[in-house]
Amino acid sequence: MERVIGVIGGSGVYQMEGLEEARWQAVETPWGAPSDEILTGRVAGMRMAFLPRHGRGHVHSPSSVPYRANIDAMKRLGVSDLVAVSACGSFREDMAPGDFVIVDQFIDRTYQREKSFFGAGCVAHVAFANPTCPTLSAACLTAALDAGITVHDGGTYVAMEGPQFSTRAESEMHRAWGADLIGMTAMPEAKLAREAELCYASVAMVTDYDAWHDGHEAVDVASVIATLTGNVGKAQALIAALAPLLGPEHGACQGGCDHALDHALMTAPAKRDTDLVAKLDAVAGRVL
Ligand SMILES: CSC[C@H]1O[C@H](OP(=O)(O)O)[C@H](O)[C@@H]1O
Ligand SMILES: Nc1ncnc2[nH]cnc12
Repeated sequence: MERVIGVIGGSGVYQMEGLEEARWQAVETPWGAPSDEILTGRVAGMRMAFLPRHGRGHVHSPSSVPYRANIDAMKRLGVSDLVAVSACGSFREDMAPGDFVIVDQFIDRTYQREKSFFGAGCVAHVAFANPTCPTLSAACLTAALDAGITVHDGGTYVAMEGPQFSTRAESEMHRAWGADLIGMTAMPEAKLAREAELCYASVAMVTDYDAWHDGHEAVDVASVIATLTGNVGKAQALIAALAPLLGPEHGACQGGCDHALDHALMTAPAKRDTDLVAKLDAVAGRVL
């Protein structure tokens, strides 16, 4: 299968430099409009698709991001490997502002979002113990090292609803849980990517120490932006280094991401809701 790299850019990442044949294109989905048009083009001869999660001009809040439309649109464009870039607060002294983390676990504390493509009339339960793709994550780690970025291999990301940042008590609680990072957008994005059988990697850019650190001011937007300004170039360099590492052919995924739906569907074919099945054409057409 052809490898197509998708990139979802987070806060501060609204553009993707260095794409050949670049053009912004509107993609319609049965789940509504994505956050913005999608920038498509080529890097190292491979197709790439870039979507700013909050839209250009930062229009969507973490709760209003159309996560299902975004993932469906990526799948519809043929994306096989999806890299999500996110600004995050850190619960660890050694994960300092400016560092990158290849996230490998999540704790979902969001409560106001549509979290599945499936539901009444077509029920599915995908495995999610290992929520990121090991192959794509390893490639992101190598790409970050190649780009000269200080990067940590593995980390647990708490997804909070927001939009307000955490209280000090919440920050200390998340830290006591053993979490490493906090942000507002990785969920349900990672869950939906798994349902859509995409290889998904989460690249966190640490922007602050949230609200627990006695030696640092509690997070606010100004501090996030100040750190992001110096880091967007690093994210672009990581993505540029990634394409040649992966190569143009997407072989069978070692983590099974590309077959996540093999044993997930529960609803008997005769009992399936035809309208919902029609909406699932891109996401689950392989098994429906
Ligand atoms: C601008 S600070 C809070 C904002 O930044 C992060 O966005 P993203 O994950 O899309 O990079 C965080 O999740 C909040 O949405
Ligand atoms: N401390 C923090 N909490 C939630 N989202 C963030 N995004 C960047 N820093 C954050």
